[in-house]
Amino acid sequence: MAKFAANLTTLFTELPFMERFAAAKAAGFEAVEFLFPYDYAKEDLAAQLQQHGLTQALFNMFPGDWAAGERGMAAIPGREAEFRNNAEQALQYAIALGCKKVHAMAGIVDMNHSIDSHRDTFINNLRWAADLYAEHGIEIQIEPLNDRDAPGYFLAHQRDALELAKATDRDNVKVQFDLYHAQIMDGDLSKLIAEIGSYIGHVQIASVPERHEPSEGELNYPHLFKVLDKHYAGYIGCEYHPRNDTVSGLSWMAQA
Ligand SMILES: O=C(O)C(=O)[C@@H](O)CO
Ligand SMILES: [Mg+2]
Repeated sequence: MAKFAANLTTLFTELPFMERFAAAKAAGFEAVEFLFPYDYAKEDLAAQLQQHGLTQALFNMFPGDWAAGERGMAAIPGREAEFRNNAEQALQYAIALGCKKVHAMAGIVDMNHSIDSHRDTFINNLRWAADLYAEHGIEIQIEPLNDRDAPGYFLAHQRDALELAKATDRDNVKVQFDLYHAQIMDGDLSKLIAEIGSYIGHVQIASVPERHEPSEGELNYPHLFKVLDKHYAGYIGCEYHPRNDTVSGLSWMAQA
């Protein structure tokens, strides 16, 4: 049975960020996720979760200068110290929020370094962070992003993420399987979900190609939820941009 988390970065944007927790609860969500919490004190975020009885399903490590196009640095050679600082900062937030999944963004390929050295950097950084996070029972997620939305991103394909997660040799490094990106880059989603199987650590959804509610576009979500049910029991993050207002767009959930 699918259970959904509201992505507070993309849903309820009609409201100021701190008011989105209450709105998510009122709309029937038991869990939330968001991209980056670092503009807010972790104590204030924890208070929102507690006040509204919500679970924090996931958030991301600090990605570097987002406005300048940065998308993390976990795979970028030469930025290991920065990665470690960001991993330690995210861990403090995860502990405060009781959150068991943190996404480590790989980054945009640096053309001054080989692909092999990016791969080695990614694996070494993930091993270091996974060992630190394991003491707290927290998983690290790696997420392939499609190359239309994130040109040059180091990780674009689900099978590459699976291979990298296995190469870390750490049980708490998992694949964040976002069906929107996976459909654009890989397709054949029913078979792909079965292939990634127990390495799926988190799931996100949206329509393709518009990234709106999962009730339109080229994916058959009622079927995909049944497939996911066989391989994944965690929250499914609703990481889409509502076509109109968030609440009226949630009618798809009744059929999920
Ligand atoms: O863009 C997405 O998809 C995400 O899940 C963000 O966390 C950025 O990686
Ligand atoms: Mg995603």
